[in-house]
Amino acid sequence: MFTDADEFSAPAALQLAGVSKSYGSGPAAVPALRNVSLAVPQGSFTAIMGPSGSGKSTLLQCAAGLDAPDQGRVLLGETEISRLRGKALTRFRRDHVGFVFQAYNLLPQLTVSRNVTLPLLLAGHATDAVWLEYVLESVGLGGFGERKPQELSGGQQQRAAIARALITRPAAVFADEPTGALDSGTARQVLDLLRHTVSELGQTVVMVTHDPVAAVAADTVVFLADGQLDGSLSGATVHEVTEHVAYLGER
Ligand SMILES: Nc1ncnc2c1ncn2[C@@H]1O[C@H](COP(=O)(O)OP(=O)(O)OP(=O)(O)O)[C@@H](O)[C@H]1O
Repeated sequence: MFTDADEFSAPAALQLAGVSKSYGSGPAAVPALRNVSLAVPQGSFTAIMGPSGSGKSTLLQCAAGLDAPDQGRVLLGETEISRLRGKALTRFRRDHVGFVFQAYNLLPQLTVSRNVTLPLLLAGHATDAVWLEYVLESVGLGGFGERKPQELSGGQQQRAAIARALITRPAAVFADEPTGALDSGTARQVLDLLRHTVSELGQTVVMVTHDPVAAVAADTVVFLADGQLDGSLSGATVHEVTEHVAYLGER
């Protein structure tokens, strides 16, 4: 499933080949990613875990085209996003990448429907009312479209954020600690929803998390230590993931 191959092979929703990224320059440069290669199959749910500072957010940012690698290539769908710059990159991200953040990032003055369809509006695309209704139903917010975010619970706000990420039918949804601000019951519902988007909508989801309980909701957990991949587990238990995390960087 995950490959060190330098060449891209189909069908993968996301491929990284030899991606390296440092912050700063010269002797003060901090290497955040070192020669990371992985392939994420279409319609799969992948969790990325690792200690604080291991490069998880940098990996997500490079994979989503929010940051550019210093070396290596990133392919999202059939587009090599690591070659895109400026407006072309912004347009690609807007049309083909979904984001879910820990802090929801909904606009308080807009209704749920308006928040969810904002990416379409910004891209100048018409809203397909049937698809909007389907997405809202899928995330459990059918009938909530006219509410404002502050009239929703935290879990419902995160559901709205997930609906917003899905509305453009993106090549992949990237979620950075999406359950970090939620209690365990609500977190469970959001994880089940992400799972549902993969199994029912065929969406590809890549999620950064610190939480082994959240990680095992994914098909595969990819581990990072000190900017390098350090193994992966598929279909693992919470115990197995916790054990793997405990020995990261020591194998
Ligand atoms: N903007 C930046 N400027 C300088 N160094 C940075 C910057 N962003 C990240 N780093 C460094 O790069 C390394 C990887 O950071 P990154 O945020 O990707 O790790 P992380 O695994 O997501 O950490 P956390 O779990 O704490 O969020 C760390 O050493 C960090 O200090």
